[in-house]
Amino acid sequence: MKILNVDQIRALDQSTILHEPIAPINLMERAALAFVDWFIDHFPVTTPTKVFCGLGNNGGDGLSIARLLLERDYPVEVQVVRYAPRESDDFMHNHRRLKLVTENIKYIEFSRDIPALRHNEVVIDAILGTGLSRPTEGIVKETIAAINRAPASVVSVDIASGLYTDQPNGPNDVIIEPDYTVTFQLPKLAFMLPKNGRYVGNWQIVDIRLHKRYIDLAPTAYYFTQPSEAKLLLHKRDRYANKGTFGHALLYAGSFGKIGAAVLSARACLRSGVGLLTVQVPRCGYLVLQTAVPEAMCLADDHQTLLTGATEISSPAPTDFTTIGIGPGIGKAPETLAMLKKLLPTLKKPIVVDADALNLLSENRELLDQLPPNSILTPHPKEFERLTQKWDNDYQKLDILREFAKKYTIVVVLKGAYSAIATPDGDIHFNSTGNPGLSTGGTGDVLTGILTALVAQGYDSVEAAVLGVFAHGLAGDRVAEQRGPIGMVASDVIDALRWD
Ligand SMILES: NC(=O)C1=CN([C@@H]2O[C@H](COP(=O)(O)OP(=O)(O)OC[C@H]3O[C@@H](n4cnc5c(N)ncnc54)[C@H](OP(=O)(O)O)[C@@H]3O)[C@@H](O)[C@H]2O)[C@H](O)CC1
Ligand SMILES: [K+]
Repeated sequence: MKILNVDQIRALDQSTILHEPIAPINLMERAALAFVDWFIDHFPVTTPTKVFCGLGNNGGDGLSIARLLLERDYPVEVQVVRYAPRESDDFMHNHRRLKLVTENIKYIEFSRDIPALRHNEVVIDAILGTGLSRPTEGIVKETIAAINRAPASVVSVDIASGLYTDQPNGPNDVIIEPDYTVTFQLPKLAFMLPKNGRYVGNWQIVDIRLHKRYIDLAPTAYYFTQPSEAKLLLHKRDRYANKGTFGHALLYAGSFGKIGAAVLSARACLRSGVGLLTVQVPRCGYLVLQTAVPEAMCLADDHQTLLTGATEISSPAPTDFTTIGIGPGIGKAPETLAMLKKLLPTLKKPIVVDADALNLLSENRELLDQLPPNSILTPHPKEFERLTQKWDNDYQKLDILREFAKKYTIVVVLKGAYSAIATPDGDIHFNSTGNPGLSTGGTGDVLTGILTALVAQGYDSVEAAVLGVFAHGLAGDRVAEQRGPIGMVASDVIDALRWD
Protein backbone atom coordinates (compact mmCIF):
# COMPACT_ATOMS: atom_id res chain seq x y z
CA MET A 1 0.00 0.00 0.00
CA LYS A 2 1.42 3.38 -0.98
CA ILE A 3 1.84 6.31 1.39
CA LEU A 4 1.31 9.60 -0.46
CA ASN A 5 2.31 13.12 0.59
CA VAL A 6 -0.15 15.88 1.32
CA ASP A 7 0.02 17.37 -2.19
CA GLN A 8 -0.62 13.98 -3.73
CA ILE A 9 -3.55 13.39 -1.40
CA ARG A 10 -5.05 16.67 -2.55
CA ALA A 11 -4.39 15.76 -6.20
CA LEU A 12 -5.94 12.35 -5.57
CA ASP A 13 -9.08 14.06 -4.36
CA GLN A 14 -9.19 16.16 -7.50
CA SER A 15 -8.45 13.19 -9.71
CA THR A 16 -11.34 11.27 -8.15
CA ILE A 17 -13.69 14.21 -8.58
CA LEU A 18 -12.63 14.61 -12.20
CA HIS A 19 -12.44 11.00 -13.34
CA GLU A 20 -15.21 9.23 -11.51
CA PRO A 21 -16.70 11.84 -11.82
CA ILE A 22 -18.15 12.83 -8.50
CA ALA A 23 -19.08 16.18 -7.05
CA PRO A 24 -16.79 17.24 -4.17
CA ILE A 25 -19.74 17.39 -1.79
CA ASN A 26 -20.65 13.81 -2.67
CA LEU A 27 -17.09 12.64 -2.11
CA MET A 28 -17.26 14.31 1.28
CA GLU A 29 -20.55 12.49 1.92
CA ARG A 30 -18.91 9.20 0.93
CA ALA A 31 -16.05 9.90 3.36
CA ALA A 32 -18.53 10.78 6.11
CA LEU A 33 -20.53 7.61 5.49
CA ALA A 34 -17.37 5.49 5.66
CA PHE A 35 -16.45 7.14 8.95
CA VAL A 36 -19.99 6.67 10.36
CA ASP A 37 -20.00 2.97 9.39
CA TRP A 38 -16.82 2.58 11.43
CA PHE A 39 -18.14 4.70 14.31
CA ILE A 40 -21.41 2.78 14.75
CA ASP A 41 -19.39 -0.46 14.88
CA HIS A 42 -17.43 0.90 17.83
CA PHE A 43 -19.85 3.08 19.83
CA PRO A 44 -23.46 2.26 20.79
CA VAL A 45 -26.31 4.53 19.72
CA THR A 46 -26.65 5.78 23.30
CA THR A 47 -23.18 7.37 23.24
CA PRO A 48 -23.30 11.13 23.91
CA THR A 49 -21.22 12.54 21.06
CA LYS A 50 -19.76 15.99 20.46
CA VAL A 51 -18.51 16.71 16.95
CA PHE A 52 -15.95 19.53 16.85
CA CYS A 53 -15.81 21.00 13.34
CA GLY A 54 -13.31 23.32 11.72
CA LEU A 55 -14.21 25.48 8.73
CA GLY A 56 -12.52 23.54 5.94
CA ASN A 57 -13.31 20.17 4.41
CA ASN A 58 -12.26 18.29 7.52
CA GLY A 59 -14.90 20.36 9.28
CA GLY A 60 -17.25 19.71 6.39
CA ASP A 61 -16.73 16.00 6.98
CA GLY A 62 -17.63 16.60 10.61
CA LEU A 63 -20.91 18.33 9.78
CA SER A 64 -21.86 15.50 7.45
CA ILE A 65 -20.87 12.91 10.07
CA ALA A 66 -22.98 14.74 12.68
CA ARG A 67 -26.01 14.75 10.39
CA LEU A 68 -25.63 11.06 9.55
CA LEU A 69 -25.29 10.13 13.23
CA LEU A 70 -28.33 12.23 14.15
CA GLU A 71 -30.27 10.42 11.42
CA ARG A 72 -29.21 7.22 13.20
CA ASP A 73 -30.51 8.53 16.53
CA TYR A 74 -27.13 9.20 18.13
CA PRO A 75 -27.28 12.04 20.70
CA VAL A 76 -25.02 14.45 18.80
CA GLU A 77 -24.03 18.03 19.57
CA VAL A 78 -22.09 20.04 17.00
CA GLN A 79 -19.42 22.52 18.06
CA VAL A 80 -18.10 24.67 15.22
CA VAL A 81 -14.68 26.13 16.04
CA ARG A 82 -14.95 29.44 14.31
CA TYR A 83 -11.27 30.33 13.94
CA ALA A 84 -11.58 32.35 10.74
CA PRO A 85 -14.17 34.62 9.08
CA ARG A 86 -14.75 32.31 6.13
CA GLU A 87 -15.77 28.69 5.57
CA SER A 88 -15.10 26.37 2.64
CA ASP A 89 -17.93 25.98 0.11
CA ASP A 90 -18.41 22.33 1.01
CA PHE A 91 -18.46 23.27 4.67
CA MET A 92 -21.27 25.75 3.98
CA HIS A 93 -23.20 23.19 1.93
CA ASN A 94 -23.04 20.66 4.75
CA HIS A 95 -23.83 23.37 7.28
CA ARG A 96 -27.09 24.10 5.45
CA ARG A 97 -27.96 20.38 5.25
CA LEU A 98 -27.23 19.91 8.94
CA LYS A 99 -29.50 22.80 9.92
CA LEU A 100 -32.36 20.88 8.29
CA VAL A 101 -31.80 18.15 10.85
CA THR A 102 -30.92 20.06 14.00
CA GLU A 103 -30.68 23.54 15.40
CA ASN A 104 -28.31 22.25 18.10
CA ILE A 105 -25.21 23.74 16.48
CA LYS A 106 -22.98 25.73 18.80
CA TYR A 107 -20.06 27.98 17.92
CA ILE A 108 -16.77 28.32 19.71
CA GLU A 109 -15.20 31.75 19.28
CA PHE A 110 -13.93 32.39 22.82
CA SER A 111 -12.57 30.21 25.61
CA ARG A 112 -15.84 30.48 27.52
CA ASP A 113 -17.64 28.81 24.58
CA ILE A 114 -15.65 25.59 24.96
CA PRO A 115 -18.06 23.00 26.43
CA ALA A 116 -17.34 20.69 29.35
CA LEU A 117 -16.63 17.11 28.28
CA ARG A 118 -17.58 14.15 30.46
CA HIS A 119 -15.91 10.74 30.65
CA ASN A 120 -18.82 8.90 29.00
CA GLU A 121 -18.83 11.21 25.98
CA VAL A 122 -17.09 10.68 22.67
CA VAL A 123 -15.45 13.58 20.87
CA ILE A 124 -15.25 13.44 17.09
CA ASP A 125 -12.32 15.65 16.07
CA ALA A 126 -13.06 17.26 12.70
CA ILE A 127 -11.34 20.57 13.34
CA LEU A 128 -8.34 20.31 10.99
CA GLY A 129 -7.23 17.62 8.59
CA THR A 130 -4.56 17.38 5.91
CA GLY A 131 -4.92 21.08 5.18
CA LEU A 132 -2.97 22.00 8.32
CA SER A 133 -0.43 24.58 7.22
CA ARG A 134 0.77 26.10 10.50
CA PRO A 135 0.84 25.32 14.22
CA THR A 136 -2.52 25.63 15.90
CA GLU A 137 -3.07 28.86 17.77
CA GLY A 138 -5.80 30.93 19.40
CA ILE A 139 -9.19 29.36 19.93
CA VAL A 140 -8.23 26.25 17.91
CA LYS A 141 -5.28 25.61 20.21
CA GLU A 142 -7.41 26.23 23.32
CA THR A 143 -10.13 23.89 22.10
CA ILE A 144 -7.61 21.14 21.30
CA ALA A 145 -5.99 21.55 24.72
CA ALA A 146 -9.41 21.36 26.42
CA ILE A 147 -10.27 18.19 24.48
CA ASN A 148 -6.93 16.64 25.45
CA ARG A 149 -7.51 17.49 29.12
CA ALA A 150 -11.02 16.02 29.12
CA PRO A 151 -11.74 12.38 30.12
CA ALA A 152 -13.82 11.78 26.95
CA SER A 153 -12.77 9.29 24.23
CA VAL A 154 -11.59 10.99 21.06
CA VAL A 155 -11.87 9.86 17.44
CA SER A 156 -10.05 11.99 14.87
CA VAL A 157 -11.41 12.32 11.34
CA ASP A 158 -8.67 11.60 8.78
CA ILE A 159 -5.81 12.86 11.02
CA ALA A 160 -5.54 14.39 14.48
CA SER A 161 -6.10 18.13 14.32
CA GLY A 162 -2.76 19.89 14.58
CA LEU A 163 -0.66 16.94 13.36
CA TYR A 164 1.16 17.49 10.07
CA THR A 165 0.59 14.77 7.46
CA ASP A 166 4.20 14.44 6.33
CA GLN A 167 6.45 16.89 8.11
CA PRO A 168 7.70 17.27 11.68
CA ASN A 169 5.65 19.20 14.22
CA GLY A 170 7.32 21.65 16.56
CA PRO A 171 8.03 20.56 20.16
CA ASN A 172 5.33 22.86 21.55
CA ASP A 173 2.65 22.30 18.95
CA VAL A 174 -0.75 21.56 20.47
CA ILE A 175 -2.21 18.49 18.78
CA ILE A 176 -5.24 16.29 19.45
CA GLU A 177 -4.31 13.05 21.25
CA PRO A 178 -6.97 10.68 19.92
CA ASP A 179 -7.86 7.16 21.00
CA TYR A 180 -8.60 6.41 17.36
CA THR A 181 -7.84 7.98 14.00
CA VAL A 182 -10.13 6.98 11.12
CA THR A 183 -8.26 7.96 7.98
CA PHE A 184 -9.40 8.00 4.35
CA GLN A 185 -8.04 5.46 1.82
CA LEU A 186 -4.31 5.51 2.59
CA PRO A 187 -2.17 5.79 5.74
CA LYS A 188 -0.35 9.06 6.38
CA LEU A 189 3.43 9.11 6.82
CA ALA A 190 2.88 10.77 10.21
CA PHE A 191 1.23 7.56 11.46
CA MET A 192 4.42 5.56 10.93
CA LEU A 193 6.63 7.55 13.28
CA PRO A 194 7.19 6.53 16.91
CA LYS A 195 7.15 10.07 18.33
CA ASN A 196 3.68 10.66 16.82
CA GLY A 197 2.14 7.65 18.56
CA ARG A 198 0.18 9.75 21.06
CA TYR A 199 -1.22 11.90 18.21
CA VAL A 200 -2.46 8.90 16.21
CA GLY A 201 -3.83 6.35 18.65
CA ASN A 202 -5.27 3.20 17.12
CA TRP A 203 -5.58 4.13 13.45
CA GLN A 204 -7.90 2.56 10.90
CA ILE A 205 -8.24 3.03 7.14
CA VAL A 206 -11.67 3.40 5.58
CA ASP A 207 -11.96 2.95 1.82
CA ILE A 208 -13.66 5.84 0.07
CA ARG A 209 -12.93 4.56 -3.44
CA LEU A 210 -10.49 7.25 -4.47
CA HIS A 211 -9.17 7.15 -8.01
CA LYS A 212 -7.20 3.84 -8.16
CA ARG A 213 -5.35 4.74 -11.32
CA TYR A 214 -3.98 7.88 -9.71
CA ILE A 215 -2.76 5.84 -6.75
CA ASP A 216 -1.21 3.19 -9.03
CA LEU A 217 0.70 5.83 -10.99
CA ALA A 218 1.63 8.11 -8.09
CA PRO A 219 5.40 8.05 -7.41
CA THR A 220 6.34 7.52 -3.78
CA ALA A 221 9.23 6.24 -1.69
CA TYR A 222 6.99 5.12 1.17
CA TYR A 223 4.97 1.91 1.45
CA PHE A 224 2.97 0.19 4.18
CA THR A 225 3.10 -3.60 3.81
CA GLN A 226 -0.32 -5.23 3.60
CA PRO A 227 -0.89 -8.96 4.35
CA SER A 228 -1.83 -9.58 0.73
CA GLU A 229 1.39 -7.96 -0.46
CA ALA A 230 3.54 -10.01 1.92
CA LYS A 231 1.77 -13.20 0.85
CA LEU A 232 2.56 -12.46 -2.80
CA LEU A 233 6.27 -12.48 -1.96
CA LEU A 234 6.15 -16.06 -0.68
CA HIS A 235 7.94 -18.49 -3.04
CA LYS A 236 5.92 -21.59 -3.85
CA ARG A 237 7.75 -24.88 -3.20
CA ASP A 238 8.27 -27.31 -6.08
CA ARG A 239 7.26 -30.84 -5.10
CA TYR A 240 10.50 -32.19 -6.56
CA ALA A 241 12.64 -29.82 -4.49
CA ASN A 242 15.25 -31.21 -2.14
CA LYS A 243 17.04 -29.70 0.85
CA GLY A 244 19.80 -28.50 -1.45
CA THR A 245 17.20 -26.37 -3.24
CA PHE A 246 16.70 -24.21 -0.18
CA GLY A 247 20.28 -23.27 0.46
CA HIS A 248 22.90 -23.99 3.07
CA ALA A 249 23.21 -21.10 5.49
CA LEU A 250 26.05 -20.37 7.89
CA LEU A 251 25.39 -18.52 11.14
CA TYR A 252 28.19 -16.97 13.21
CA ALA A 253 26.62 -16.59 16.62
CA GLY A 254 27.18 -16.80 20.36
CA SER A 255 29.80 -16.06 22.97
CA PHE A 256 30.24 -17.26 26.56
CA GLY A 257 26.96 -16.56 28.36
CA LYS A 258 25.15 -15.73 25.11
CA ILE A 259 24.93 -19.12 23.42
CA GLY A 260 21.15 -18.77 23.64
CA ALA A 261 21.30 -16.16 20.87
CA ALA A 262 22.87 -18.80 18.65
CA VAL A 263 20.17 -21.31 19.58
CA LEU A 264 17.37 -18.84 18.87
CA SER A 265 18.75 -17.66 15.51
CA ALA A 266 19.47 -21.26 14.47
CA ARG A 267 16.01 -22.49 15.38
CA ALA A 268 14.37 -19.52 13.65
CA CYS A 269 16.48 -20.12 10.55
CA LEU A 270 15.36 -23.74 10.37
CA ARG A 271 11.74 -22.77 11.05
CA SER A 272 11.95 -20.38 8.10
CA GLY A 273 12.64 -22.98 5.46
CA VAL A 274 16.41 -23.09 5.01
CA GLY A 275 17.60 -26.37 3.45
CA LEU A 276 20.73 -26.88 5.54
CA LEU A 277 22.19 -24.89 8.40
CA THR A 278 25.65 -24.79 9.90
CA VAL A 279 26.26 -22.72 13.02
CA GLN A 280 29.72 -21.64 14.14
CA VAL A 281 29.88 -21.06 17.88
CA PRO A 282 32.67 -20.79 20.47
CA ARG A 283 33.74 -24.19 21.80
CA CYS A 284 31.72 -23.62 24.98
CA GLY A 285 28.57 -23.61 22.86
CA TYR A 286 29.21 -26.75 20.86
CA LEU A 287 27.35 -29.21 23.06
CA VAL A 288 24.56 -26.71 23.69
CA LEU A 289 23.92 -26.23 19.99
CA GLN A 290 24.14 -29.90 19.12
CA THR A 291 21.69 -30.66 21.90
CA ALA A 292 19.28 -27.75 21.50
CA VAL A 293 19.25 -27.67 17.71
CA PRO A 294 20.02 -31.18 16.45
CA GLU A 295 18.82 -30.21 12.96
CA ALA A 296 21.78 -27.83 12.60
CA MET A 297 25.36 -28.81 11.88
CA CYS A 298 27.81 -27.16 14.24
CA LEU A 299 31.36 -25.83 13.87
CA ALA A 300 33.20 -25.34 17.16
CA ASP A 301 35.48 -22.34 17.05
CA ASP A 302 39.03 -22.92 18.28
CA HIS A 303 38.40 -20.39 21.03
CA GLN A 304 36.63 -21.58 24.14
CA THR A 305 34.46 -18.53 24.80
CA LEU A 306 34.34 -16.32 21.71
CA LEU A 307 34.42 -16.42 17.92
CA THR A 308 37.73 -16.09 16.08
CA GLY A 309 36.58 -17.82 12.89
CA ALA A 310 39.23 -20.55 13.24
CA THR A 311 38.09 -24.15 13.62
CA GLU A 312 40.35 -27.16 14.04
CA ILE A 313 38.65 -29.37 11.45
CA SER A 314 38.83 -28.49 7.78
CA SER A 315 35.39 -26.90 7.51
CA PRO A 316 33.94 -25.51 4.26
CA ALA A 317 35.07 -21.97 3.49
CA PRO A 318 32.51 -19.27 4.37
CA THR A 319 32.14 -18.60 0.66
CA ASP A 320 30.97 -22.20 0.16
CA PHE A 321 27.71 -21.38 1.94
CA THR A 322 24.67 -19.93 0.21
CA THR A 323 24.56 -17.07 2.67
CA ILE A 324 25.87 -15.99 6.07
CA GLY A 325 24.14 -14.48 9.07
CA ILE A 326 26.42 -12.89 11.65
CA GLY A 327 25.88 -11.16 14.93
CA PRO A 328 23.56 -12.78 17.46
CA GLY A 329 25.38 -12.84 20.80
CA ILE A 330 28.88 -12.63 19.29
CA GLY A 331 30.18 -9.84 21.51
CA LYS A 332 32.86 -7.32 20.48
CA ALA A 333 36.14 -9.06 21.41
CA PRO A 334 39.18 -7.99 19.36
CA GLU A 335 39.49 -11.55 18.07
CA THR A 336 35.90 -11.40 16.79
CA LEU A 337 36.57 -8.05 15.14
CA ALA A 338 39.62 -9.62 13.50
CA MET A 339 37.39 -12.42 12.24
CA LEU A 340 34.95 -9.88 10.73
CA LYS A 341 37.81 -7.96 9.10
CA LYS A 342 39.15 -11.15 7.58
CA LEU A 343 35.73 -12.42 6.49
CA LEU A 344 34.15 -9.37 4.80
CA PRO A 345 36.59 -8.91 1.88
CA THR A 346 36.12 -12.56 0.86
CA LEU A 347 32.34 -12.31 0.55
CA LYS A 348 30.42 -11.41 -2.58
CA LYS A 349 26.88 -12.61 -1.83
CA PRO A 350 24.50 -10.67 0.50
CA ILE A 351 24.86 -11.41 4.21
CA VAL A 352 22.67 -10.63 7.22
CA VAL A 353 24.31 -8.51 9.92
CA ASP A 354 22.83 -7.91 13.37
CA ALA A 355 23.53 -7.03 16.99
CA ASP A 356 27.21 -6.85 17.96
CA ALA A 357 28.34 -7.34 14.39
CA LEU A 358 26.60 -4.01 13.75
CA ASN A 359 28.32 -2.46 16.75
CA LEU A 360 31.68 -3.69 15.44
CA LEU A 361 30.85 -2.01 12.12
CA SER A 362 29.98 1.20 13.99
CA GLU A 363 33.36 1.20 15.69
CA ASN A 364 35.14 0.36 12.41
CA ARG A 365 33.15 2.24 9.80
CA GLU A 366 35.72 1.53 7.07
CA LEU A 367 34.28 -1.99 7.08
CA LEU A 368 30.91 -0.68 5.80
CA ASP A 369 32.41 -0.33 2.33
CA GLN A 370 33.28 -4.02 2.40
CA LEU A 371 29.73 -5.22 2.96
CA PRO A 372 28.60 -7.33 -0.01
CA PRO A 373 25.94 -5.44 -2.02
CA ASN A 374 22.36 -6.02 -0.94
CA SER A 375 23.37 -7.25 2.50
CA ILE A 376 20.70 -6.81 5.16
CA LEU A 377 21.46 -4.92 8.37
CA THR A 378 18.96 -5.11 11.22
CA PRO A 379 19.72 -2.36 13.76
CA HIS A 380 17.41 -1.15 16.46
CA PRO A 381 17.37 2.68 16.75
CA LYS A 382 20.31 2.87 19.20
CA GLU A 383 22.44 0.62 17.02
CA PHE A 384 21.46 2.68 13.98
CA GLU A 385 22.43 5.90 15.71
CA ARG A 386 25.85 4.38 16.46
CA LEU A 387 26.15 3.36 12.80
CA THR A 388 25.24 6.83 11.55
CA GLN A 389 24.44 9.88 13.71
CA LYS A 390 21.94 11.42 16.11
CA TRP A 391 18.74 12.83 14.57
CA ASP A 392 16.46 15.68 15.61
CA ASN A 393 13.19 14.02 14.63
CA ASP A 394 11.73 10.92 13.00
CA TYR A 395 11.58 12.52 9.56
CA GLN A 396 15.30 13.29 9.67
CA LYS A 397 15.86 9.72 10.85
CA LEU A 398 14.09 8.45 7.69
CA ASP A 399 16.30 10.63 5.49
CA ILE A 400 19.43 9.32 7.22
CA LEU A 401 18.11 5.77 6.86
CA ARG A 402 17.39 6.18 3.16
CA GLU A 403 20.79 7.79 2.42
CA PHE A 404 22.67 5.12 4.38
CA ALA A 405 20.98 2.26 2.49
CA LYS A 406 21.65 3.94 -0.86
CA LYS A 407 25.26 4.84 0.01
CA TYR A 408 26.25 1.26 0.84
CA THR A 409 23.78 -0.46 -1.52
CA ILE A 410 22.28 -2.38 1.35
CA VAL A 411 18.90 -3.09 2.92
CA VAL A 412 18.47 -1.67 6.43
CA VAL A 413 15.73 -2.92 8.73
CA LEU A 414 15.33 -0.22 11.37
CA LYS A 415 13.46 -2.18 14.02
CA GLY A 416 10.73 -0.63 16.10
CA ALA A 417 7.08 0.39 15.73
CA TYR A 418 6.79 0.53 12.81
CA SER A 419 9.89 -1.27 11.55
CA ALA A 420 11.14 0.65 8.54
CA ILE A 421 12.90 -1.25 5.73
CA ALA A 422 15.10 0.99 3.59
CA THR A 423 16.17 -0.36 0.19
CA PRO A 424 19.24 0.44 -1.95
CA ASP A 425 17.08 2.36 -4.40
CA GLY A 426 15.68 4.69 -1.76
CA ASP A 427 12.30 3.19 -0.90
CA ILE A 428 11.12 2.68 2.66
CA HIS A 429 8.66 -0.09 3.49
CA PHE A 430 6.90 0.20 6.87
CA ASN A 431 5.90 -3.09 8.41
CA SER A 432 2.29 -3.51 9.53
CA THR A 433 2.63 -6.38 12.03
CA GLY A 434 4.07 -6.72 15.52
CA ASN A 435 3.27 -5.51 19.01
CA PRO A 436 5.04 -4.34 22.19
CA GLY A 437 5.34 -7.97 23.34
CA LEU A 438 8.16 -8.33 20.82
CA SER A 439 10.30 -5.98 22.90
CA THR A 440 11.84 -8.92 24.74
CA GLY A 441 15.32 -10.43 24.63
CA GLY A 442 16.09 -12.67 21.71
CA THR A 443 13.47 -11.56 19.20
CA GLY A 444 16.23 -9.81 17.24
CA ASP A 445 18.14 -13.10 17.08
CA VAL A 446 14.98 -14.74 15.78
CA LEU A 447 14.66 -12.13 13.02
CA THR A 448 18.30 -12.68 12.01
CA GLY A 449 17.62 -16.38 11.65
CA ILE A 450 14.51 -15.73 9.58
CA LEU A 451 16.22 -13.31 7.20
CA THR A 452 19.25 -15.59 6.78
CA ALA A 453 16.93 -18.46 5.85
CA LEU A 454 15.02 -16.39 3.28
CA VAL A 455 18.18 -15.10 1.58
CA ALA A 456 19.54 -18.69 1.55
CA GLN A 457 16.36 -19.78 -0.26
CA GLY A 458 16.93 -17.27 -3.02
CA TYR A 459 14.71 -14.37 -1.97
CA ASP A 460 16.24 -11.10 -3.07
CA SER A 461 17.22 -8.98 -0.10
CA VAL A 462 14.31 -6.52 -0.29
CA GLU A 463 11.77 -9.35 -0.58
CA ALA A 464 13.49 -11.23 2.25
CA ALA A 465 13.42 -8.18 4.50
CA VAL A 466 9.80 -7.19 3.78
CA LEU A 467 8.50 -10.76 4.06
CA GLY A 468 10.73 -11.75 6.98
CA VAL A 469 9.90 -8.71 9.10
CA PHE A 470 6.20 -9.16 8.29
CA ALA A 471 6.23 -12.85 9.26
CA HIS A 472 8.24 -12.14 12.42
CA GLY A 473 5.74 -9.49 13.54
CA LEU A 474 2.74 -11.63 12.59
CA ALA A 475 4.10 -14.53 14.65
CA GLY A 476 4.42 -12.11 17.55
CA ASP A 477 0.81 -11.02 17.01
CA ARG A 478 -0.34 -14.64 17.13
CA VAL A 479 1.47 -15.15 20.42
CA ALA A 480 0.03 -11.92 21.84
CA GLU A 481 -3.47 -13.09 20.86
CA GLN A 482 -2.98 -16.44 22.59
CA ARG A 483 -1.27 -15.30 25.77
CA GLY A 484 -1.14 -11.50 25.78
CA PRO A 485 1.94 -9.41 24.97
CA ILE A 486 3.37 -9.56 28.49
CA GLY A 487 5.24 -12.80 29.12
CA MET A 488 5.94 -13.42 25.44
CA VAL A 489 9.41 -14.92 24.92
CA ALA A 490 11.44 -15.16 21.72
CA SER A 491 10.98 -18.93 21.52
CA ASP A 492 7.21 -18.42 21.32
CA VAL A 493 7.75 -16.31 18.19
CA ILE A 494 9.73 -19.11 16.53
CA ASP A 495 7.00 -21.63 17.34
CA ALA A 496 4.32 -19.29 15.95
CA LEU A 497 6.09 -18.73 12.61
CA ARG A 498 4.01 -19.73 9.60
CA TRP A 499 4.87 -19.61 5.89
CA ASP A 500 1.59 -20.45 4.22
N1 LIG B 1 -9.15 12.30 -0.24
C1 LIG B 1 -9.44 12.51 0.99
O1 LIG B 1 -8.71 12.09 1.88
C2 LIG B 1 -10.63 13.33 1.33
C3 LIG B 1 -10.47 14.22 2.37
N2 LIG B 1 -11.44 15.04 2.76
C4 LIG B 1 -11.29 15.87 3.92
O2 LIG B 1 -10.66 17.07 3.53
C5 LIG B 1 -9.67 17.37 4.53
C6 LIG B 1 -8.72 18.40 4.00
O3 LIG B 1 -9.51 19.55 3.86
P1 LIG B 1 -8.88 21.00 3.62
O4 LIG B 1 -10.02 21.92 3.43
O5 LIG B 1 -7.83 20.89 2.59
O6 LIG B 1 -8.12 21.39 4.95
P2 LIG B 1 -8.51 21.28 6.46
O7 LIG B 1 -9.98 21.05 6.62
O8 LIG B 1 -7.59 20.32 7.07
O9 LIG B 1 -8.15 22.76 6.98
C7 LIG B 1 -9.00 23.78 6.59
C8 LIG B 1 -8.23 25.06 6.45
O10 LIG B 1 -7.76 25.48 7.71
C9 LIG B 1 -6.69 26.40 7.51
N3 LIG B 1 -5.65 26.08 8.44
C10 LIG B 1 -4.50 25.41 8.23
N4 LIG B 1 -3.78 25.30 9.36
C11 LIG B 1 -4.50 25.94 10.31
C12 LIG B 1 -4.30 26.18 11.69
N5 LIG B 1 -3.23 25.73 12.32
N6 LIG B 1 -5.23 26.89 12.36
C13 LIG B 1 -6.34 27.33 11.71
N7 LIG B 1 -6.62 27.15 10.40
C14 LIG B 1 -5.69 26.45 9.72
C15 LIG B 1 -6.26 26.24 6.09
O11 LIG B 1 -6.73 27.35 5.37
P3 LIG B 1 -5.84 28.68 5.33
O12 LIG B 1 -6.37 29.38 4.16
O13 LIG B 1 -6.07 29.35 6.66
O14 LIG B 1 -4.39 28.23 5.20
C16 LIG B 1 -6.99 24.98 5.65
O15 LIG B 1 -7.30 24.98 4.30
C17 LIG B 1 -9.12 16.04 4.84
O16 LIG B 1 -8.38 16.00 6.02
C18 LIG B 1 -10.39 15.22 4.93
O17 LIG B 1 -10.97 15.32 6.20
C19 LIG B 1 -12.67 15.14 1.97
O18 LIG B 1 -13.72 15.50 2.76
C20 LIG B 1 -13.02 13.82 1.33
C21 LIG B 1 -11.88 13.22 0.58
K1 LIG C 1 -9.17 16.02 12.37
